[in-house]
Amino acid sequence: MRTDALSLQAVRKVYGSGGGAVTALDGVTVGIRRGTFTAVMGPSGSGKSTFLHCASGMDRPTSGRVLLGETDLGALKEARLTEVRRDRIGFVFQAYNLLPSLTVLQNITLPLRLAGRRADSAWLREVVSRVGLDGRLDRHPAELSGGQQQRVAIARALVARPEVVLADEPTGALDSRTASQVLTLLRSIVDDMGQTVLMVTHDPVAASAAHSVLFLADGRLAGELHAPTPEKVAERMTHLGEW
Ligand SMILES: Nc1ncnc2c1ncn2[C@@H]1O[C@H](COP(=O)(O)OP(=O)(O)OP(=O)(O)O)[C@@H](O)[C@H]1O
Repeated sequence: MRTDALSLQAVRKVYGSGGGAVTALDGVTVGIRRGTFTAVMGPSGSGKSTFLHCASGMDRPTSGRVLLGETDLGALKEARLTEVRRDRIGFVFQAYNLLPSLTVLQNITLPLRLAGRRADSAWLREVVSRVGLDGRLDRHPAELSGGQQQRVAIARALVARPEVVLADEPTGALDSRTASQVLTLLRSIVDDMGQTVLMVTHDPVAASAAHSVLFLADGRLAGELHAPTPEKVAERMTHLGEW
């Protein structure tokens, strides 16, 4: 049987307790198929960040299960969960999160070094070439443009051959032309390299780079759009209310 790269089963997340309790996710069930690019959208406060935090094991659901492949993240002790996240999930953030004192190459290979693993040189060359960083490996992040820094972050996310790449507003800090190049890159790592990418975004144009868009509203799944266009995404968002 084909398993999903990632699946959430009846995931609920409640912050706080008593009268101040906030239900950020209210029974979300979804499977992310391998080799797909999925965007998650929804109004402010709809639970997008909580969704990503639960999906990545950064946050534990109040109830329900999160499976990475066949691994139930909720069943793992903290240390093992940290290893699973490091070895099997790639992360891309809005703010790149590169270490300024390290070179591009050192930033890219950092997850492997933290895991005590050596880089597979053929794979490393492929990743570096795919993200367009050939010839820049000795530079430091401050010498690169925002788009180039995000390419380093994407290479770093790919270097350990993760089962899924989770991206949190990856183009939020970029101008529209650079954003479009980064989105094309994310799409190509799915279409050409078979990666699985799950991306939270506010931007209908960014969401339209994905194969499909999941919509969240009030902590619940409120629909899915296949082969999205910016117009169709914006229209759905307008129906969901303030964004
Ligand atoms: N650590 C926390 N403690 C208490 N409430 C929280 C916490 N994190 C999120 N929430 C609440 O949970 C709900 C969902 O928040 P979440 O950040 O997941 O939404 P979002 O869709 O990512 O929002 P935005 O688009 O504004 O970033 C909101 O009502 C938020 O105030």
